[in-house]
Amino acid sequence: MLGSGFIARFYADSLQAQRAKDSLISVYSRNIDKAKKFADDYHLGFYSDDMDTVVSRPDVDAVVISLPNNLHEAAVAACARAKRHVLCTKPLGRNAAEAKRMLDMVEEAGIMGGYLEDLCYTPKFLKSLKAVQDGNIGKVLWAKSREAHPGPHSDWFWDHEQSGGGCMVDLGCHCIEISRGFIGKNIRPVEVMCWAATQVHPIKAEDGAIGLVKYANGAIGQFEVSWCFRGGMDLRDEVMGTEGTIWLNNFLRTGFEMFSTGKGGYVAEKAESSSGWLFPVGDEVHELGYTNMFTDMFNAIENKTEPLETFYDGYIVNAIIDACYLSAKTGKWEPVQIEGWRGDQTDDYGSNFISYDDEHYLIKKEILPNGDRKLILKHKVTGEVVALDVE
Ligand SMILES: NC(=O)C1=CN([C@@H]2O[C@H](COP(=O)(O)OP(=O)(O)OC[C@H]3O[C@@H](n4cnc5c(N)ncnc54)[C@H](OP(=O)(O)O)[C@@H]3O)[C@@H](O)[C@H]2O)C=CC1
Ligand SMILES: O=C1CO[C@H](CO)[C@@H](O)[C@@H]1O
Repeated sequence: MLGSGFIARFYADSLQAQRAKDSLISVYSRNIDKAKKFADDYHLGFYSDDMDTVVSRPDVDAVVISLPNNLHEAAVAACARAKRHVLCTKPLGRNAAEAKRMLDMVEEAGIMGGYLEDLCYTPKFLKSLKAVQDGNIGKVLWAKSREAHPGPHSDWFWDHEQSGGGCMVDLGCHCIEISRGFIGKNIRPVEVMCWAATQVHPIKAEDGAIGLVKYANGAIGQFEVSWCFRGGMDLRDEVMGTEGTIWLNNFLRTGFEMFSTGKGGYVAEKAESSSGWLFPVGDEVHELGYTNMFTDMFNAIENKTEPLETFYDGYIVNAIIDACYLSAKTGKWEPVQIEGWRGDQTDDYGSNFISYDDEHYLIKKEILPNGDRKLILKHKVTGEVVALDVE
């Protein structure tokens, strides 16, 4: 484990949960006392304030990067030198150029680069994704993802140089990959339109943003992110397909409510209060996707397959975010610049129109309050729209 802060502890809780098969064995932290404390808390045999020493130990098979965004690249380089599989937290890079260098490094070193995008592993996301892939909601037309909370927990997030940006790179990376998953990762993200602003905090970066990502098949991904939202951590997704709809609420108000006068402590990530009516989360580590995520990552290493989320995915997400920053500045749709796109090459995904018969398209089936039924049809040649009463 590289890093001993907030996410390192979530990851460690997940890796050591219940009767875990994989062992966390050592930790690097720049402050030796924190390294020791982490090693003591998780019963690790080794700790150090030297990153290379930890990465290159002979008993290390894979390295988990839990360091601030500006340190991901150097940490990946250390893993590539030592030829250790590497699992890196989100966002992969501060920008696409950094992410691409990391992708190249792991591929040249012949090691696995797993992208730790936990919100694409939540139980609700995985079940919804399967439903979408099984055709339950038809073709996905629109996928929206929202993450909003009162702001990050550490100083470096608020410093543009270390973080690479504000809530768009920090939270938007999750939302973009969630929408991309529902729309289909083989479908090329083409262009983006984005609004971003610094609404509340005295920082150089944005603390609120909304973006649209247009895909080659006509689907639209939408993200809403904020570091200004009061009342906890709001993680919600909506998927609209030609044959159905999915609404997901991953975190706040999901059916577990508790009242307290405030004698206790931690309630849930980013909860702003420990008194009054509270919204705890059952198994936070699992609900946030960490458990499924590490299972997939280590299965992939063992079986020499690809995990669901790879460094390539991290790079695509960074490329979309770069275009969003540009669009927020120019106020225009901006193209997503991708070097070495690996998905579908076509822009021709056919029409969504449904034929009623040889001459007509079906626009709508309707049942009226009195029980009458009718069809609204459009003539394929003349364009005339007509209503047809049916039994
Ligand atoms: N859902 C998710 O997937 C989440 C992912 N993250 C990601 O995890 C990464 C780390 O975030 P988080 O754990 O929240 O941050 P923290 O600030 O809690 O922890 C950061 C860790 O990095 C160390 N560190 C900070 N600066 C340096 C430096 N200059 N050199 C060496 N080590 C340093 C810290 O050491 P020290 O304690 O001495 O400061 C600490 O061990 C980020 O990329 C973030 O985006 C974060 C939260 C959730
Ligand atoms: O989802 C998340 C919760 O908040 C953290 C701090 O802003 C993020 O880094 C993390 O990815």
